[in-house]
Amino acid sequence: MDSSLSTDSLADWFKLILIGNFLNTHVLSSIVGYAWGALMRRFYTTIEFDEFDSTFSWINVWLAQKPEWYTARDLSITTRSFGLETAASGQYGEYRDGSHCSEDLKVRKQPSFFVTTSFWYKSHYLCATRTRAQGTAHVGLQTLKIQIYGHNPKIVDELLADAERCWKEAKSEHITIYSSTTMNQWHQVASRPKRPLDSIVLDRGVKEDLLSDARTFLGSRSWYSERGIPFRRGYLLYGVPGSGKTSLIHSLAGELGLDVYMISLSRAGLDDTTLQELISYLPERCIALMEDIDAAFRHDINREPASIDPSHSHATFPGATTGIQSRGVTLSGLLNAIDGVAAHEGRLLFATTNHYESLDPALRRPGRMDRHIEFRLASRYQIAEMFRRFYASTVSGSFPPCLEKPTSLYTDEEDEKNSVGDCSFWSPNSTAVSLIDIDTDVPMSRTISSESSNHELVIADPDKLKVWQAAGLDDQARKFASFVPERFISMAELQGYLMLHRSDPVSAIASVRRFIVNKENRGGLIRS
Ligand SMILES: Nc1ncnc2c1ncn2[C@@H]1O[C@H](COP(=O)(O)OP(=O)(O)OP(=O)(O)O)[C@@H](O)[C@H]1O
Repeated sequence: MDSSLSTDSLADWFKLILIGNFLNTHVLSSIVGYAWGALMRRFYTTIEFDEFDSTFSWINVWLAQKPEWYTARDLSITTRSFGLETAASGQYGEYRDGSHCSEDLKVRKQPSFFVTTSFWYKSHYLCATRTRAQGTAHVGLQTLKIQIYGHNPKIVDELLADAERCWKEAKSEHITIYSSTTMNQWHQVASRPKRPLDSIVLDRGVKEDLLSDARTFLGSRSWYSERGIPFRRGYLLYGVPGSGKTSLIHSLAGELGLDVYMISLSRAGLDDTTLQELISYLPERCIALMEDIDAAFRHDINREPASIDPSHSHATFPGATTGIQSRGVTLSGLLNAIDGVAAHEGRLLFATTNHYESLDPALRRPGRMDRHIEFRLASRYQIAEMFRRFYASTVSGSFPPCLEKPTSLYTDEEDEKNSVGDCSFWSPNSTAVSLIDIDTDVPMSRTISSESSNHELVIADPDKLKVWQAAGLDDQARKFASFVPERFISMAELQGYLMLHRSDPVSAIASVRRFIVNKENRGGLIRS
């Protein structure tokens, strides 16, 4: 009896120990963990920023300025995804020790994923961690988690306001470009320095007119609503390739302080519904850009609904070949997205095409595309202006490159006759040049020796020198333009040609006739 009692009690004790252990390890630790978490949560606030929200960019720019961020122990270095973060942190093209890295090698430093970096912010201890989703569908989706210790309900707002301010400052010199992902979310793909509007050379008044139209629109929300007119404006830029359509849009975006949202109608997986959805996610004020709107379909855009028959090519997008089933975007889907009931208000829509005639009139009509701007091959004015702008900065404050030209310039007699022979301020065989005041025709300085170090000018009046230089350049620009037939080459071709003579305007003038003849003979290819 005694022995059975003792065996039973031993078994009970054993069970008790097991249960106790279990409670100790699982329940207790969970309870303790939960209680600890609850306690800690009273002491810190967590904020999460996800990659597809604009605040993600704010916070990244803000963090990029913290030395703790770019000097963390576990660093991830990339030459990709350059943008505001890099510009804001001063890592753009230079290392922290002040030495410059190559223009092609711009690095961005930030802590590796899942590494926590901590620092103080307004007397609060702050921990920041970059994380990345691991699930197959979302590999690469990034979030940024920030924990702020100390209880202060206002601190989150202050942090956000600071981050936004930093972002705006960095952005004042940049435009941000967004593209859509296959998950139909807007994703920042690039951030570029603004391109000055005057670097785009168009016929007189074209860009000024466009800029003023866009500005007037952006400032007229109430005017539109009072009249019940949808607050949207569409611009159709059409014409020859390489005439500056895309460049102008990017430059306007910088001028107007707007971001560019690129809508690629031929993107895999995009159909009428997803296009509508994507457009509805556009921010309040932005530029929506549809490039090569005609090329979205392999045949001309028309009103036919998309067919799932692969032989109907306008309905078959690249996605079909990659296994993504999509009916593609139909013209009616596109028209609805542009100005249907659910279409977005407040945006500027820019569309570009090289084939104006192939667009359905419904797409071109006012209300959808309010302004149509044609881009043609270069006019004489554009050619001269491009030449002038191309060489203007080389002239200002330094010796005109024209004067630096070696004597072995000419390739044949005709070139010589037609080009620098009458270059008013350069004589190939002399080592000294006389400067003439172009207003008075009076010699205005001593001579310039081509042997002087760095070709420094010995001149009494720098202002007069500039006037002289500018006038000299204008003359050369006119002369250059006189050799190129009007509406014969595109601005991109002209730029390509000038690039071949980038520090040598004299040789650009000397060789231009040959370049024109070559282009005539060989179908427009640029040859040096
Ligand atoms: N009017 C212009 N003024 C200054 N640069 C120009 C002009 N047109 C073209 N370029 C230069 O040529 C290149 C191509 O220009 P861009 O891409 O803007 O032309 P596009 O008309 O959009 O061409 P496409 O129709 O083929 O897309 C750019 O590097 C740009 O700097």
